[in-house]
Amino acid sequence: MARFGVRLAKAVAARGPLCAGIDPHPGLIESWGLPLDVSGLERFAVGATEVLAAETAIIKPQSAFFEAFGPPGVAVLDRVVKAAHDAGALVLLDVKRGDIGSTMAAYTAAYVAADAAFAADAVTVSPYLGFGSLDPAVKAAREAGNGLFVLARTSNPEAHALQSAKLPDGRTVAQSIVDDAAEHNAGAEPYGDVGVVVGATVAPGELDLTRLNGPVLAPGFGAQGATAGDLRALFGSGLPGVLPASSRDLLRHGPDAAALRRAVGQVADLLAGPRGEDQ
Ligand SMILES: O=c1ccn([C@@H]2O[C@H](COP(=O)(O)O)[C@@H](O)[C@H]2O)c(=O)[nH]1
Repeated sequence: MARFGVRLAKAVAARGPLCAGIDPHPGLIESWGLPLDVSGLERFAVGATEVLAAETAIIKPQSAFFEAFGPPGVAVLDRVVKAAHDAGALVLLDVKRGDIGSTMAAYTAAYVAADAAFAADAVTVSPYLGFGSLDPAVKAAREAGNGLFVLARTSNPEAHALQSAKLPDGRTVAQSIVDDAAEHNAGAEPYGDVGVVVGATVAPGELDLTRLNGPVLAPGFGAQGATAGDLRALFGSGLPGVLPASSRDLLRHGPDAAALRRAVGQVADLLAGPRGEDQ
């Protein structure tokens, strides 16, 4: 199988950069007229995936909302991964795992190794036990043709104090994470397999991404207030390698499949910019 970075670039070239989040919030399940139980979860999550995964390059199921339903909810997550692949999308599982290296090896077996229990193409990981603690996942993902997205500067307002704190060498914590990710991506074409997460809500100028040579997941677009203009101000007009992610702001248009498809089209138009001149 081709490397994740290669597969992602191909998928984005074909379907655009939008990453559709599958976040079965209880309020959304109910707003779709579904019962707040595992059957409602399944109809919501698989239904949304079948529509959104046919329109977008990459789908991001949020594991927490499935875990909240216990083991049967996790089984639904597995079915969402399969439904997304059947519809032709890549799957970025948002699990935000991170632990000491030896435990990371077990997470690796769960999510990114070649025969992983969940057949995702990439997962989100947390570097806050030290970037080096992620080494088993980086190695296994590379061997399996999968990818990682490392939390660098997250979209939530509480993140600033910790992630923008300065290290003794003058860089911010978030910048050091971007730089560590960049080392794994050096020389890869079109880009490497170790992406970072940088919230669309982050102020421009906080991070230098020029050497990253990897994809950037940018959540916070839509429901958290970031606009397409914010994304362009933060990442540059062509949004190279950037995957703007939206969950609630897309899902609220369901359960009507046509309305969901229209919402994806409207977001794609916004991301393309006026007359698409900055693509
Ligand atoms: O910095 C981060 C990292 C991850 N997320 C996740 O993205 C979605 C956002 O959902 P919206 O409904 O589009 O706000 C959610 O799953 C978060 O856990 C993030 O928001 N910020």
